[in-house]
Amino acid sequence: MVGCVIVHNNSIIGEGFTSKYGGNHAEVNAIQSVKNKSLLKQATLYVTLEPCSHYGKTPPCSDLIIANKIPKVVIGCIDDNKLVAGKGIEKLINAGCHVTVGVLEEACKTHHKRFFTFHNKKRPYIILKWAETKDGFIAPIAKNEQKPVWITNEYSRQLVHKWRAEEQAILVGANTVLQDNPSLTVRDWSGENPVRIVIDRDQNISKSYDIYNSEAETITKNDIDFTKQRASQICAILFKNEITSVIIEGGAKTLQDFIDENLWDEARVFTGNKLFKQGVNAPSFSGRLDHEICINEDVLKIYYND
Ligand SMILES: NC(=O)C1=CN([C@@H]2O[C@H](COP(=O)(O)OP(=O)(O)OC[C@H]3O[C@@H](n4cnc5c(N)ncnc54)[C@H](OP(=O)(O)O)[C@@H]3O)[C@@H](O)[C@H]2O)C=CC1
Ligand SMILES: Nc1c(N[C@@H]2O[C@H](COP(=O)(O)O)[C@@H](O)[C@H]2O)[nH]c(=O)[nH]c1=O
Repeated sequence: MVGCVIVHNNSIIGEGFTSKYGGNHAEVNAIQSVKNKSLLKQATLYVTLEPCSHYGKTPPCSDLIIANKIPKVVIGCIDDNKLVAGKGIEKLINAGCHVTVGVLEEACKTHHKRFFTFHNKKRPYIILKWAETKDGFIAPIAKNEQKPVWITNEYSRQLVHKWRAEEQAILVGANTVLQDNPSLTVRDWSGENPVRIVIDRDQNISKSYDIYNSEAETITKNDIDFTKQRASQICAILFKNEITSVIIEGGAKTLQDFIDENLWDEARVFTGNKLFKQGVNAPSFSGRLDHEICINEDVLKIYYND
């Protein structure tokens, strides 16, 4: 979400962030939140992304800023969406507004990574996540029960629920549903459940599986036809359905498919303290290791595909 604050005499007089898809932009919410609108004429508006200049789902924010006679605008990063790409800034400058661009630029670009990926690459921002044993397996060969064999500890699992709450969708392959019967919800964290998506090519997952419980929305074959789709086609379908980010939680086949097609942005890989000796091999990939942290005895490594 874009964030916006409006400052007058070193006091914040308004703030806002982007509403849900199709709703108000951050600048609109920030301006609406100002009680004494006459102060806007001497205020500075700070915004993480360039104000829009076109009629999309809402009218142009640059026009609103101009109409409210806000004299100074500080912008984190330019919106490289072709429809905007500097035009919002140009409009503001032409109207006599003092504009500063590129303040905390890298932080703002990282903050908007989902938005930029969605618009520039025409696909969601893709986070791969899995947990592997010290000897490189994501599951043992044989499982007696239809539930996940936990490799990571409860703190790591809670962190995963936080991550789920940060993305619009969560995706798994059919075998993961059939073998683990996962819920894929954020029940150990406060936040919204992502939309659940399962690639169920043969349509053999019955509605009795937890993935179809009422705790969250699940995209089914009636919404999206996944027949014979590979990662690239799945991305195209997700883009068409306006899904801006997805966390892919396995299994190995599904993760490997996205890796092999180079369709991923981040990989979050846990290594737990267990040994399986044999089992389902963890995906093979290469990426830039950004950092690693210990969560008790689990090790979490974050990789970027850049
Ligand atoms: N430790 C961990 O982090 C995790 C472990 N697991 C474990 O992994 C195991 C399951 O992994 P795995 O067997 O690899 O299965 P997956 O869950 O990846 O499911 C694979 C199946 O999903 C369908 N599928 C996957 N990708 C695509 C695609 N791009 N297009 C169309 N269909 C696709 C295919 O179905 P079809 O062949 O019918 O066409 C494929 O056989 C389980 O034992 C589970 O416990 C699972 C998730 C995470
Ligand atoms: N085994 C394993 C994971 N497994 C993943 O979590 C899913 C279960 O989700 P839920 O039913 O919501 O708890 C499971 O199907 C698989 O995708 N995740 C981890 O962080 N650590 C682990 O050790």
